[in-house]
Amino acid sequence: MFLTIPASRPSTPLLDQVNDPKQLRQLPADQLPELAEQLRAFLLYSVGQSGGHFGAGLGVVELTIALHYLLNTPDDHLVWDVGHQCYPHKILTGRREKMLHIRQKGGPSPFPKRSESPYDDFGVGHSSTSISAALGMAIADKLRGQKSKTVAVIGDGAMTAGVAFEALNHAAHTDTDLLVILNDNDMSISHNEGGLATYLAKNIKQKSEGETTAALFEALDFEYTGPVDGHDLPTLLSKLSAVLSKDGPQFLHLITKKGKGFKPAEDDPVGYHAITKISPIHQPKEKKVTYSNIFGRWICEIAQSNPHVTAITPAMKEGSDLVKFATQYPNRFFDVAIAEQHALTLAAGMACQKIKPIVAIYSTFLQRAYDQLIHDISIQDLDLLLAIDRAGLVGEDGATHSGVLDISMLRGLPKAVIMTPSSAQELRNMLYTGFLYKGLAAVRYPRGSAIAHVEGEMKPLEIGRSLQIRKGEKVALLNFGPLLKTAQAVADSQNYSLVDMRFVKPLDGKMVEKLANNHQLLVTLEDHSIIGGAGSEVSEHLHHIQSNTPLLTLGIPDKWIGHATREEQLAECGLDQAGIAQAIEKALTR
Ligand SMILES: Cc1ncc(C[n+]2csc(CCOP(=O)(O)OP(=O)(O)O)c2C)c(N)n1
Ligand SMILES: CC(=O)[C@@H](O)[C@H](O)COP(=O)(O)O
Ligand SMILES: [Mg+2]
Repeated sequence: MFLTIPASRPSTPLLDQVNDPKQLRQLPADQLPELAEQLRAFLLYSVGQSGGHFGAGLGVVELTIALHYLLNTPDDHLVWDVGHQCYPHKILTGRREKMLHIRQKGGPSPFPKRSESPYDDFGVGHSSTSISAALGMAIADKLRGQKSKTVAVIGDGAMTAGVAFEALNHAAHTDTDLLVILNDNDMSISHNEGGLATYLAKNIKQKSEGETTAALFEALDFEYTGPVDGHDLPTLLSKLSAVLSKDGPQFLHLITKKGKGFKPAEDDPVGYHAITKISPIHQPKEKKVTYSNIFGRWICEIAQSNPHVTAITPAMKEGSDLVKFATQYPNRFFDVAIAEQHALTLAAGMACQKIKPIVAIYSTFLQRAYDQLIHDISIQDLDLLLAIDRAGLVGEDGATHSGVLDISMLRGLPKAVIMTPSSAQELRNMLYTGFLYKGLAAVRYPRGSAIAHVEGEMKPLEIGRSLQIRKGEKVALLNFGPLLKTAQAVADSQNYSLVDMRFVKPLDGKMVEKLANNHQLLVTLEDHSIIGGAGSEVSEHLHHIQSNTPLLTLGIPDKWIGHATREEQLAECGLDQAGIAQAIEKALTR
């Protein structure tokens, strides 16, 4: 039976009795299918109200019920991988009413979060950490003489990352009661890429033909059970109960459907990975051009006249807007699955052979590949372009997904060029500049719509050259990135000078010196941590030239910024017009 997204709250009398897994465990097993139906109906309603991750949660309704029914949570441990499938878990663990405000400031986090509930055993958002974390918990409990069960639930997409296999490799030779559940829905955000996905599909086909090949996981010394239909609750309960009663590392392979129960999501799991609130679904708004769109168009254009350009994405084809490139240039497009480290070293290998790789990567996921940037790319002085998307605060996904450290990561790499576009046009020109540069170049741009959208002929910029926007008095604002419009409003209202610095590295030192000589105060502005960011680069330069002009560095303060809208997050950091003006006032009176 297929459900719809209800605009008003559905009646869920059985679900309403479950305010805690202990109450769930009081229900007779034959009521659980009814509970699953009500949980799915409530989930559709609540995500319709709040927006958020959608298909993954619908696919684990039965699994979530079965796990909390059979485990003694929270004394037993339940670790969700990525955590985007945690909505049913949150509903069953006392947060049902709050779910209408998930991802909103003050509402529940979109991912499991330790400070939010004792049932959220491990904080998450990035993928493929569940087996390591669960193994650590299982080992710790054993050392402390505590008897517990530990379960890691990991998707087939998350399983493609190397760290998941590092953990399996270790776990197999421990005597811990660890259960790894592979939630195999044959999907990542995009279609899952690579040999593991093919292997799993083959495994399922052979099972349906009466054979079972669990060779891979058995070869890794796990006891394997499966594949099992993850939506058939009675079977699921019986198989799960059996594996939980066994000692030592167990592996349970479940087959589920992403978007289960909601036909549009089952038919289009990519489009329904996450959704906006119900009203925008029914009344589509005018689509704004995003920075990602500008990148997606640019890379198609540059590839047309440059046959040695390739595009690499670690499992973020849609988000990075590489769908068109993938269709137009299938031989030059590489979705390497969730494998950020591999993505970077693969690019390094290509660069050795005179291919120009363009790695499109979210700032937050680039964190996974820091040593690759240093050891495989920078030290070997290889020539490639990083298109760093989702740089800065990203809004509703919160701290796990904020990209506020990439400048700090890159700034120490000799010869790296780091660019911070303030508009769509600048993004285009900077991508082109980075493309022409022989070495490691990075362009960092934010989530969301691009300011002043114009597309014309692309022009390379002079490397390290800033752009003076306005000449004023007393204070000079040095902008790095997308906050230019806000900076302009502050500068206009107070008659301050304003420079779009464009390059964090190499810094336009001459401009900094000139501004320092003519102003009482310099103010840097960036959508990045103030520690090690563009402000630090300017500060080091002022120190180097022995300037006494005071510097105020505005950016993300030394704390994690939680989920909220991007505007709310910026305001929380004092990066809105009022916050910036106030901080400058205060600095001037010191
Ligand atoms: C390290 C990392 N890279 C990329 C992502 C973005 N991402 C979130 S969910 C997802 C797909 C995960 O697929 P799977 O584990 O199979 O879960 P499903 O959505 O299919 O349930 C991706 C690529 C991430 N969260 N973490
Ligand atoms: C869970 C996860 O990591 C992704 O689904 C992420 O939420 C996508 O973010 P964007 O919406 O910015 O592409
Ligand atoms: Mg999957």
